[in-house]
Amino acid sequence: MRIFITGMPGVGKTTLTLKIAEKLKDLGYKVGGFVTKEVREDGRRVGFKIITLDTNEETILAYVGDGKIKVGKYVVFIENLDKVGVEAIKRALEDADIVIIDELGAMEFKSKKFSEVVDEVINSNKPLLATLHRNWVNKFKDKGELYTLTIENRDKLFEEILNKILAELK
Ligand SMILES: Nc1ncnc2c1ncn2[C@@H]1O[C@H](COP(=O)(O)OP(=O)(O)OP(=O)(O)O)[C@@H](O)[C@H]1O
Repeated sequence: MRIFITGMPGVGKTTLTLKIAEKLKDLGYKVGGFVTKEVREDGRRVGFKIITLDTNEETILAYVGDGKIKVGKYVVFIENLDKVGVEAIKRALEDADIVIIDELGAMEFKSKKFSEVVDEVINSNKPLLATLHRNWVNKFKDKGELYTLTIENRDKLFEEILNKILAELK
């Protein structure tokens, strides 16, 4: 089972993913991988951080500024992604009931190790819930089931996706 969630920026992909992760943990399932959240300073978005779902480890994925590897106005800290995010996915592949990756997008695919571990997940039988930046929809849509989140359907889709996962994990 592979579930991909796409949708416009800010529609609630991370929120839905976190709610599902929390619910699964409450039910006793082992959840691994990571989510990505905005970093805000003085009300402005200045970057993104990743938070692992098994150990709650946090690291900066990207921050406004200049550097070698950039996406838009953000410098991407590949080493942080590799050390924290990729390792979390590897642990999840080993012993979680489901791998969660939020998100598959431009920043993350700057990392070769991230690309490789995503391939590994896709080529395995491990259940996957991933959020998908709209530019990556075509690359992944045939690898699983794709849901497009909107403000109108997000509460209904939470239930639907959760039930789908529970039916698979049982
Ligand atoms: N179901 C919901 N009910 C109420 N508020 C929500 C809901 N889902 C998301 N939000 C709010 O909308 C905002 C954006 O949510 P979130 O970060 O989950 O979106 P996203 O799609 O992951 O964004 P991005 O494209 O930046 O990754 C947050 O402030 C969040 O609290």
